[in-house]
Amino acid sequence: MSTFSLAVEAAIAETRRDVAELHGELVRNNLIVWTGGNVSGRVPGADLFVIKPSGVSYDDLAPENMILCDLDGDVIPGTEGSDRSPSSDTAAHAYVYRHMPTVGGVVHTHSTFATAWAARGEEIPCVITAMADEFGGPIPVGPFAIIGDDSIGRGIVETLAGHRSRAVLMQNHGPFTIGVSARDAVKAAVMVEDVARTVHLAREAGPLIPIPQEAIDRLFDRYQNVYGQSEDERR
Ligand SMILES: O=C(CO)[C@@H](O)[C@@H](O)COP(=O)(O)O
Repeated sequence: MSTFSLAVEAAIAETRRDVAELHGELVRNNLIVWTGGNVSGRVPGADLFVIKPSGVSYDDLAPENMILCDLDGDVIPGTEGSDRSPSSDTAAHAYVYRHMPTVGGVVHTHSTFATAWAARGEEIPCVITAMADEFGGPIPVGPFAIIGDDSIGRGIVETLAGHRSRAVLMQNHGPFTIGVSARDAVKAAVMVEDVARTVHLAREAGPLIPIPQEAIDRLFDRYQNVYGQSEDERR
């Protein structure tokens, strides 16, 4: 017997569909291997989110095997998918949702170039306009944190709170991204890997040229408020 209103049930079903589909974007953009990485989405109008099951092949992910959790990261018993264990990073995603109320989606990958920067504990400097547009400056590094409790989530929040970047490189681990929706967080995961690769290759060939802060501010403002269409979700 459902304990949610019809409206919440509809929102849960839509979030399941979105999150299941968005895992395919991690594969299509070569951001993960095997069962690594994960995507979650907040359920609009409810203190709930949906996340993938742990260690399940991306080929087998579907709306009905996504896992519904409360904002403490506890699986809602008796709901679709609740017979399986949720992602290893469920506690981290839940921590972000509890402490960043405007975040609608969280993504984690081990994408190659971004994870290489994380292995060095080095932030990605803002030396290309694409970074100014999408991240509003450098992409910061979060602390080394062992999976399994709130430490990763706390590291994400403490690093990104008040920061323009929607991506954080968790030291020795890899990128976590946030967004106003799960799709927005997936876009940030795609873009952080793209800029990590570009800046890595640029630095291999010679010294990087910083972009003046005033230009970064103008580029970020334009991209957030002018680029695209007025109905875009980030507006
Ligand atoms: O990063 C790690 C392990 O270090 C995992 O969170 C990630 O690769 C995917 O794990 P899940 O399949 O979501 O449990």
